[in-house]
Amino acid sequence: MNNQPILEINNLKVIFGDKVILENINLKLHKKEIMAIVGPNGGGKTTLLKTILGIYKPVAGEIRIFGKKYKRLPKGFVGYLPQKDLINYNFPILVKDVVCMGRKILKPFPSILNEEDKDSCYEALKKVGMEKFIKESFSSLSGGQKQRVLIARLLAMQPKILMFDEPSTGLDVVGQEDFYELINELRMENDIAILMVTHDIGVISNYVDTVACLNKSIHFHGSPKDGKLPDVLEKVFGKNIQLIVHDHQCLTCKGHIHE
Ligand SMILES: Nc1ncnc2c1ncn2[C@@H]1O[C@H](COP(=O)(O)OP(=O)(O)OP(=O)(O)O)[C@@H](O)[C@H]1O
Repeated sequence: MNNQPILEINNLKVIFGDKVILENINLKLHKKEIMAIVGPNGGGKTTLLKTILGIYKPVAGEIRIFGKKYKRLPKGFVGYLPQKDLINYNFPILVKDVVCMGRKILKPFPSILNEEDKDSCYEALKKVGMEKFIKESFSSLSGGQKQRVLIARLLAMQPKILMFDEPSTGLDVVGQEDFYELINELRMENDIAILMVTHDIGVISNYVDTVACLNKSIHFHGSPKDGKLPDVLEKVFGKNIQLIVHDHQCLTCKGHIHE
């Protein structure tokens, strides 16, 4: 991994009213890294993503990109897919127009796309294996296909970081596996880093490089294979969370975190 982090969070603190939501947050995200943020409901995961995006202002600490402080994220720097049940996305719009929406973010008003932009949109669709559906209606697609198109929309912005909030909501087990395989290919081929909030705690060790366990502060940050992680998860969630190892064999599996 390259030493210079794409994203660096130092001593971040966020409060809502008089309630401390995040404190002492220190994290580094590097090129090609896939980091999962896990933690109990209300632990501040979405707040952290939205603070990185500049939607919430921290009361202390700083966030740097490529070592530099920023007031506003550069256009397209982060491609963010918010927490939503993807099956419920039913825009009366063609797949190609969904992807073009991402590209338009990069263009000055009135956001007219030239041939090069259109080629980039096609390339983005190709990267997620959805180019055959370019003229289809978005609402006619399955949940997993819609997710791929929405990811293509982000790729059309040529982001350095892709951020997902609970990306496997609404996907079946195969769809979930496809999603993780896709993000693995994307980070390898596009030099991007991936930061995602997930409840797929049981399976993430197969797919992510690092895990940050967040419940107001960071309780663990390291490899999902680190022997300390199960104990940290048990402490933070108050129950035994089982991690599935690489061959998809579940060690004394007791089920999913959403139970
Ligand atoms: N805009 C807001 N104004 C006030 N409080 C907020 C706001 N957004 C979130 N909170 C509070 O901050 C805390 C953390 O919420 P957040 O959504 O970040 O948690 P989370 O870890 O993403 O939870 P979940 O896993 O349930 O999605 C919660 O107590 C929530 O009620």
